[in-house]
Amino acid sequence: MSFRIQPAPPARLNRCQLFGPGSRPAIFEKMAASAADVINLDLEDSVSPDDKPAARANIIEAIGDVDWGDKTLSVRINSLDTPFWYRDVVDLLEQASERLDQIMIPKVGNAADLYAVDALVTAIEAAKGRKKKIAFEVIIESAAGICHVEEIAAATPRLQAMSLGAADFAASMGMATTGIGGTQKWYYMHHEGVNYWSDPWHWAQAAIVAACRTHGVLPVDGPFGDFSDDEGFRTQARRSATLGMVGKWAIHPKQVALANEVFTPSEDAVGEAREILSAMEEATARGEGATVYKGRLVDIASIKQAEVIVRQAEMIGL
Ligand SMILES: CC(=O)SCCNC(=O)CCNC(=O)[C@H](O)C(C)(C)COP(=O)(O)OP(=O)(O)OC[C@H]1O[C@@H](n2cnc3c(N)ncnc32)[C@H](O)[C@@H]1OP(=O)(O)O
Ligand SMILES: O=CC(=O)O
Ligand SMILES: [Mg+2]
Repeated sequence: MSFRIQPAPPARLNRCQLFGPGSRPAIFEKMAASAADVINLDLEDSVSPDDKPAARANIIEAIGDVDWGDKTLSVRINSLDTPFWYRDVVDLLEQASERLDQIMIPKVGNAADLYAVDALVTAIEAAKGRKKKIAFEVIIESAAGICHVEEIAAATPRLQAMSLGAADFAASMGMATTGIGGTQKWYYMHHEGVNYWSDPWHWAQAAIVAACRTHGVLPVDGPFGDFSDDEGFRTQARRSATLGMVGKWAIHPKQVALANEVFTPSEDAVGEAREILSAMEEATARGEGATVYKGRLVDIASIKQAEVIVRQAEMIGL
């Protein structure tokens, strides 16, 4: 490893981020009562342009009035190519209560986008004497975003999480699909009469995970649009978890339990990780750096692998 130690990401749960339009305040209490770790109240693409002012007012009121428990409370603002974003930031930071934890910046294309939002947020926090420093999360959902993913991950200490936004990403890349995440009908190889489906999101996810892990940011998988396909959601989420992502969005309440299921390590996985740590403790006491656990090699790297699972289990309280 480089002499620079890989920074730890924020020590908080981010298994599921539940989204809801800011123009639909009737669902806010339901969102608050859900089992999602993060709530994303939306001012962006689920809100029509005419509804933006009302959605802002709804969200500002609800941030103070609804009991959000211990959830991370985030608001998705509009992107920097719109006339809406500065008003989102100004109204939220001037008027919302200190319960607001985070703002999500969509369609980021480079580090300068975050510099601009950081400058505005910093000035308003100082002017209004806000005590809590607002955290940022971003969506990588454009060709520019994925090209500049590493500088974006490094852009500001406010940044806590980064999601892949499959819908806008597909559009920006010119991908021939209207599906939001998951298996794509035409993305397969053919060999001797059999089709083998591949995963068009994989490379972008891997780039996001690497950028996030380098800079201590939580990597998150974004939306899975077909909310009637539970197994499709699970499969996509399992792949993301295996790649190093910590959670996934829910765009319908029924997806919350699915995300929590996948991103909560199973009893078996936690048990095995703890056994590996014990086996390595015994090996270390014998002066050995490697040993055999259930017929396979475990060594010092296995300690770090097992610790990923045990740390997650401890955060959840398993
Ligand atoms: C590509 C992107 O940018 S994704 C992120 C932006 N998109 C969003 O935020 C969309 C979020 N989701 C939604 O708006 C809605 O879930 C929709 C439009 C997809 C479906 O809404 P509905 O047709 O009302 O769904 P449905 O009838 O199945 O709802 C079932 C129940 O869940 C509630 N509900 C629906 N959506 C949500 C939600 N996001 N959070 C909490 N509760 C919800 C409904 O009010 C209903 O409650 P009830 O049983 O008490 O009446
Ligand atoms: O904002 C999310 C997306 O998939 O686009
Ligand atoms: Mg989007």
